Amino acid sequence: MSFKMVTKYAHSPEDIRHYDTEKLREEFLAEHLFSTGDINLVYTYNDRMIFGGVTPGAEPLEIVLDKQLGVDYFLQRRELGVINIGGNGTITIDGQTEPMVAHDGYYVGVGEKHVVFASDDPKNPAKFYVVSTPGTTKFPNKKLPFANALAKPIGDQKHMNKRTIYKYIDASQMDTCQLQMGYTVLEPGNSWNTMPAHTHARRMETYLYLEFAEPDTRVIHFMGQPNESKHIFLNPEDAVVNPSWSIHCGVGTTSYAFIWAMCGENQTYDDMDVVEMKDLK
Ligand SMILES: O=C[C@H](O)[C@@H](O)CC(=O)C(=O)O
Ligand SMILES: [Zn+2]
Repeated sequence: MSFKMVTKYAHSPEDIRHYDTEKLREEFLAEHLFSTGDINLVYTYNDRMIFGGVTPGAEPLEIVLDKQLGVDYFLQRRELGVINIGGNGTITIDGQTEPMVAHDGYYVGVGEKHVVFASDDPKNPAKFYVVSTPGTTKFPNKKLPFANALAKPIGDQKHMNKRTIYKYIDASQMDTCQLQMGYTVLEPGNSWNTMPAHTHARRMETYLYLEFAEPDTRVIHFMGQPNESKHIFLNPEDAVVNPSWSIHCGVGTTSYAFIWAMCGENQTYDDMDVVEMKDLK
């Protein structure tokens, strides 16, 4: 078992103007999050979101972060969102075990001392994408099955962006301190997400891209200020940090899906500043 948590710092928009490809990737891209038996996390200073992969093999895994956060246990002053992107598994919260099949999600409220992740079959491990944001109010834990997610169809074939936004953690459905989280799936033959692009200076966001195949397909993620955009070529299950001032959108050489998670000043999903096409550079 290996445990990793890397730090990614916060930047001003002026900084990234000068980044070359390698530097941009180092600062904003998170790769190899899901390796069997391991916990691979990223701590971003953008709103102090922690995100990453927990992939249990034969042994269950628990995120133990206390010294790093200066607290008694990981969720003492944090909440946690989880979506399983792998095989069947379980989540055990304070001794209570719940099944987590593919695409099942879970919200774990502030104050839970022990959250244990396990795979049913180590040869087809569960892959838990986890996102944790700061909070001090305890809201109820909640299983978030894919079938219960609020499905919002959006886009159209003409613009090659027909997709469904599945909101797992949304303020209209449940209370959280800060976290919002969901899963967006593009229809076959569609390639663009979040286009027209937007920013939301009130919230940062992370994207984990998945469900496209190696080696012959790629998703390209766009970030940066609208008039100073940069792009990052991604492998499946790579994640990108998007500061609040940054656009976040992508295009694929095939259809794909992604998990988005947001944290910041408000939880108003539609509070976006849409960028007009003519302003993108
Ligand atoms: O602020 C909202 C987030 O960027 C995502 O929900 C966008 C998204 O899933 C999409 O357009 O496909
Ligand atoms: Zn957004």
